[in-house]
Amino acid sequence: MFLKKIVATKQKEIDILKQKGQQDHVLSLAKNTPRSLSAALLATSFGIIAEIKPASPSKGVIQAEIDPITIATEYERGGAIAISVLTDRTYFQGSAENLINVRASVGLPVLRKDFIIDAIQIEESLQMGADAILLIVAILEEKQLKDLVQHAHQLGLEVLVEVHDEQELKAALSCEADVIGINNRNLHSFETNLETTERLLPMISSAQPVIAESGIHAPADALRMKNAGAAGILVGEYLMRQTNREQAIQALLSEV
Ligand SMILES: O=C(O)c1ccccc1NCC(=O)[C@H](O)[C@H](O)COP(=O)(O)O
Repeated sequence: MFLKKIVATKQKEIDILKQKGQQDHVLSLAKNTPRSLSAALLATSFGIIAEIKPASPSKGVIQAEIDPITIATEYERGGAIAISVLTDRTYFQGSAENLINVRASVGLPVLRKDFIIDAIQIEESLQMGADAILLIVAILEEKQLKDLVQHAHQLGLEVLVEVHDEQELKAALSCEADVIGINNRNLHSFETNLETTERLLPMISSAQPVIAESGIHAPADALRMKNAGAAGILVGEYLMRQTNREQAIQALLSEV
């Protein structure tokens, strides 16, 4: 239900983007030198993608009045291999400005975390300076997923394809995902369960790195995801709530 509401909001945002005719000038934009999320994951035994997530539908406000540059710098110093930035304003209190500022302040790959259902949002991601985008299988048709992955690749962006069950995993494995993300959160009920990663990961034998997303709240959870075979984890709320984020990342890494 909530997911449908988010998608309806995105459709309105897309209509506005299309009215502005953004596509016309995207090709003339100078692109950042890309930073590869998949290569960063493959280069380490276990990587943390640290998320800038001011609020969420399930938890409400997590951190009001954030300074995204300070947070991203703390994440980088702690040893994160990439930064995920929520750009949705309505439900997560994120923004495109957060991503632009973070990308300019750290040397890590930056993932745009939003609800992408149209090619114009991928062009918008490129304009923001993102290195990678998220595609959520739950809100896409199979053909749409493949087309969006292809479009992202044509623009030099990597794609994290997110799944929550066996059916979605099948779709993810049939597109050219750069990274597969198993979301432990059910996006309909908001319930998180780390068993989701433990159940789905053994079904993946492809070469892409697989990460576990959501519901990681302690070093023991990070270890559990590593033991399940994950190449890394994506952590939002837990890190956002820490007073010392640098140490919190080091603590998560110290257990794996
Ligand atoms: O976080 C939510 O409440 C949410 C609700 C509806 C759709 C997506 C949602 N979150 C996106 C994510 O999956 C997380 O931001 C990400 O995986 C980090 O999760 P966490 O570490 O549990 O904050």
